[in-house]
Amino acid sequence: MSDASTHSIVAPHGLGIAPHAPAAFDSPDAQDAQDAHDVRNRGVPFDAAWIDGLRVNHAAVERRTATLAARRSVKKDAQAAWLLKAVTCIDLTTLNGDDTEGRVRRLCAKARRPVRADLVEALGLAPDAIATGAVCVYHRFVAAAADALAGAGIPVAAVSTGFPAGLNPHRLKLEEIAASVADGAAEIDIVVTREHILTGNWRALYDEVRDFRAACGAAHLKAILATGDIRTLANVAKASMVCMMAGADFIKTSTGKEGVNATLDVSLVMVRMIREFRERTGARVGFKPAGGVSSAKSVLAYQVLMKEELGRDWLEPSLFRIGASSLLADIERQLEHHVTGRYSAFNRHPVA
Ligand SMILES: O=C[C@H](O)COP(=O)(O)O
Repeated sequence: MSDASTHSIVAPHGLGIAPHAPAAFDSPDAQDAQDAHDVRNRGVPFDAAWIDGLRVNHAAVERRTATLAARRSVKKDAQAAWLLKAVTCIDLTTLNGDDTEGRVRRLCAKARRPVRADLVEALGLAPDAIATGAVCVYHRFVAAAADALAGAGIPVAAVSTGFPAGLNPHRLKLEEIAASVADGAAEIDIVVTREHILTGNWRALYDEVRDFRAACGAAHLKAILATGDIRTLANVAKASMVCMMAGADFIKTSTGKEGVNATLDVSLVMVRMIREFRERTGARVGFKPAGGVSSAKSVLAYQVLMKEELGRDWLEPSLFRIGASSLLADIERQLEHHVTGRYSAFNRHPVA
């Protein structure tokens, strides 16, 4: 176990981890981060020693995340810039039983021009300067989304593997991944089998994610841990590491359908494991909080977390995404307030 200092949040093998990203993680420009997008995490052979004895210092986690929530957020022009950056990292999402192709196409139009034209102009940006990081839908709508986003350079992300429960037969999970890739999905958000985590069957978790990795082919793999269902922060840490060992390009907190979805505590543990994995392998793995991230204030806290824990590259969509269905509306309201000094009603910011 690591030293008792408050800085050791996740303590594998006695390695305390300081609360700020090593300078080596900060690249001078975003190009390195974009390059990272092209560099897939190819994974490493399963090694139980990487997770044995992994424990989480809860008090240290809570102390660290309390500083984020209490932080005087960035103000005025700087806040507007951070919020615009956040927009480029949103996986604009609709994952509802009553979704229709029409709703998905409207969401894609919003993804292309996510901020109202008058606000973009008032902020001194070109009309098409800002687009979201991706559009995230069920398999049924992947082809329509790919058609609607043709030429936009915005990837389609498909939730898969029996989302949100993830309890379909393994063979059907692999078939679903392949079908979404065939329909045009460039990113696959898989959900892991929670039982493997709850029973500590880490080899089974590794093997299933390894299979998903292979089924994705050239598509990027995001591994959803469903952290609200896996009981402990130690399980969050171990599952994060196992999914990265298996080749996940991103690790993602939640489906958005659990009772508790993305939280700063869980996110801190996951990004610390991303850092540990980077220090061990050199591979950059992305992070995606999802579910309940619905306010501009909350997304600023996540951005500070990414910058301080992992460095500047992790503010780019190649390494940071936010799975959200209503966040964009609040960001647009904040931007309108920045431009006009007035808050508008939510109904003036329809998403789809
Ligand atoms: O990843 C996608 C989540 O389901 C979105 O959750 P949300 O509707 O709470 O923003």
